[in-house]
Amino acid sequence: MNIEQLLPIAKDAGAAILKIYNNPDQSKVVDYKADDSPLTLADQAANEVIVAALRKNFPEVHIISEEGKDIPYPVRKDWETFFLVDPLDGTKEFIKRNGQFTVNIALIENGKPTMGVVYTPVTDTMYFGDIHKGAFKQVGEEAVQPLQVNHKSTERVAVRSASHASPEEETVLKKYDVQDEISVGSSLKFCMVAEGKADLYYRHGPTMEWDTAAGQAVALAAGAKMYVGNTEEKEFTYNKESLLNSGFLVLGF
Ligand SMILES: Nc1ncnc2c1ncn2[C@@H]1O[C@H](COP(=O)(O)O)[C@@H](OP(=O)(O)O)[C@H]1O
Ligand SMILES: [Mg+2]
Repeated sequence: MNIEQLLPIAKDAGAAILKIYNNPDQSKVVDYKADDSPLTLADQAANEVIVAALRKNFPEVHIISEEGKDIPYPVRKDWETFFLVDPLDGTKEFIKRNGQFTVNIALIENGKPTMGVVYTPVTDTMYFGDIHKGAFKQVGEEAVQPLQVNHKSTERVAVRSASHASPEEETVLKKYDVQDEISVGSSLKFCMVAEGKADLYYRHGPTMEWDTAAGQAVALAAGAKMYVGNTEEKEFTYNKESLLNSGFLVLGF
């Protein structure tokens, strides 16, 4: 499998989202949780595009997606290789219409994300990484840029959730000499560490496995590390019995 094969899939899913996001008939705009809301429709449309393309191109690889997550642990526990998909991450940002939502496709091998694509449809920005080849960014049809973490040792910048930051995070930020903070929605936080715009992403609150897998792959491929909790002890892994993640620490240094 080649990371480049995943890019058009994420782009097509992004196009399906944008078609709904930019539909001038936003009559259901206040009712975003209804079954026929733009949010639900965009989520489902993106999921259908991704799952159909993955099944066609990689019929032997299992898929766990936010939209199809009810696979019992006994069935999935021995999966060595599978795709982990969040078709639309950043629900709150989609509703706020600030563009900070992403399409996420990750490949997990033996509990570790080895490839990941994070695509932002509104800005047509593709972040992608393969831990064996490195991390890259492409804006529109511009040249592909390699990404590298910053390795900063003082006056660091942290990136935090725009909607789910917790006060418990402050102590860790102090410990790592964080002097500045950026607030952004969705898995874009991992990409900001990967491209060196932020040095650290510490999250105390819960996420789901599909929220973090693709972003983690991009960050790791750019040279970052990701740990469970707030210490640099245990690597962050996938296909846990509960797909609910604990807090985590991403370091670009
Ligand atoms: N209480 C909770 N339990 C599990 N996941 C949560 C959560 N609160 C937020 N999340 C996850 O955090 C993601 C948003 O992250 P962020 O705040 O960094 O943008 C959400 O993704 P979705 O937006 O795809 O639902 C959601 O899955
Ligand atoms: Mg999500």
